[in-house]
Amino acid sequence: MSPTPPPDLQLADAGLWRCNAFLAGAWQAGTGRFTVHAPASGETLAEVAALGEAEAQAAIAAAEAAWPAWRAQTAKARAALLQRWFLLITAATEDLARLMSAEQGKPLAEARAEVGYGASFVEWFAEEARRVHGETIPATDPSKRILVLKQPIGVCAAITPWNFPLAMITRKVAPALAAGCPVIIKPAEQTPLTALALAELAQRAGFPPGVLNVLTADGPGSIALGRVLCASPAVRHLSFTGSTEVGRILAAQCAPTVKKLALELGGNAPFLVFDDADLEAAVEGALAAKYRNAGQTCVCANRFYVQDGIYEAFVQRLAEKAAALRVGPGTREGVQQGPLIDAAALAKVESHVADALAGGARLLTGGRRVQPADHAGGHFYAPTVLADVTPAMRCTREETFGPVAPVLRFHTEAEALAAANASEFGLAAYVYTRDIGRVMRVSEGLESGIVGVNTGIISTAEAPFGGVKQSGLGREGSHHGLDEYLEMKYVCLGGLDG
Ligand SMILES: NC(=O)c1ccc[n+]([C@@H]2O[C@H](COP(=O)([O-])OP(=O)(O)OC[C@H]3O[C@@H](n4cnc5c(N)ncnc54)[C@H](O)[C@@H]3O)[C@@H](O)[C@H]2O)c1
Ligand SMILES: O=C[C@H](O)CS(=O)(=O)O
Repeated sequence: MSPTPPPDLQLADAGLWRCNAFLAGAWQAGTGRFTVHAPASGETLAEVAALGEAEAQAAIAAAEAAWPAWRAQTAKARAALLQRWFLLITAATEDLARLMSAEQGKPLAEARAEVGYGASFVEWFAEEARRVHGETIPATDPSKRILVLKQPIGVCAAITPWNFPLAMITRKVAPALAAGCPVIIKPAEQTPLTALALAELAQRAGFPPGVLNVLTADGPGSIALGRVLCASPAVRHLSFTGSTEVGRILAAQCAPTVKKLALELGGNAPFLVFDDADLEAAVEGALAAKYRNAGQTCVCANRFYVQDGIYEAFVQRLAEKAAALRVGPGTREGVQQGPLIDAAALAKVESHVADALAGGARLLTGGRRVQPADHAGGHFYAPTVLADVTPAMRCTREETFGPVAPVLRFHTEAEALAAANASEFGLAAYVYTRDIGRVMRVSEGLESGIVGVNTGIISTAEAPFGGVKQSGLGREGSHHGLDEYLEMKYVCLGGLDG
């Protein structure tokens, strides 16, 4: 048990240090504990409650019991609670950022930005809560009227990843609560502390018991909890963010109860740079799209395609900028790239670089582990740029999920588009060109759910976020994100002809 936060975490509000799970409005110790490690050192950060199937069933029962009163709340009342939660999250930015940086590794500046990004979904859906409108449709029978109602779908489960420990939770929970649904969250075993701090703030905001629940467990325990959530007919919606491999497993587990699914899965984003692009802007966009969170984001540029005329200038400039990024523990001020999440992630990155070099790629910078000065332990890897990369290399076919920029060369627009689309994934894509005709042709031709044009930063609560092909189903954010948690009911009013 970890009753008090580590002093070096410097939490201003020790009440945000929670290591028990949260269900039915109470903090529960569970049947055992699991260890959370700090990626920056590999050392133990906390011992957190490990819950089992019985607690998962209890959380489902609590959510079911809470649903009637929660759905009966007015939209304005739900919106007010979400707004209060938004304000509490925002006020706790520094503490939440410190928790996140400690358990996930990202630099404090990125962690603070994620708190703002994650809170923006709570703010956005506090506003959207009051705009769930039905329809009336002109009937062809004068004795009838057609009404369309939108109603909350019911108990929702959310299974979330470690790379954005706060935003991937609020991006699901805020619309579900806004729609009138109770939620059961199962955060990643690597990053439960941020999720539990969010639950503490939700309790302070005044959400009724059972409306928001957080189940924690280690890896094997997560699989068991997932099975219970997928198998329960009381759970009507499953929202999952994580790898495509696990998304397939969960979708199969949900099939027997025909759950509505929202799947935000893996990516392999292409980043296209044409000869007419603004070179400096393209390099800045590449840095943002590649090295944010040490390359551990689903929308990270995973492979770069640069046209002949600008190729060498681009790779040299990108390598110069990447080499200048400051690598170190996330809590050290000024650090721009933190560690990878664990040793397995580090090994995967190393294997992709080794495979590329063995295939003839040219290393321009990085390509090795690094140990920050005056710092022991951790899973640090240098920001890396590889030139002369070919489609045969693993780093172009698989999601590296690390700070490695493989750069391929292309001759024509058609060739670039074909290469970009040659993937089973289709989440994000990026294109740099100043030719408006090419912007439209390429944006329309790319097989992805999101296209960044002359920008490397695309994610915002107002826009629909999601992928095509094997990058997922559904959209999060925007008004569309609310529809995921609503059922449409057609009411046929007859006998109205007097
Ligand atoms: N599309 C998006 O918005 C998005 C966002 C973040 C991460 N991702 C993807 O997630 C992957 C990396 O994140 P990750 O390593 O946490 O993913 P992961 O799929 O290993 O785990 C995600 C979550 O699923 C749980 N989980 C794993 N196996 C499970 C099972 N069999 N049953 C029930 N739950 C299970 C984990 O405990 C965790 O909470 C990458 O592929 C990345 O692209 C996608
Ligand atoms: O990793 C996946 C996240 O969705 C990335 S973002 O913060 O939404 O861009």
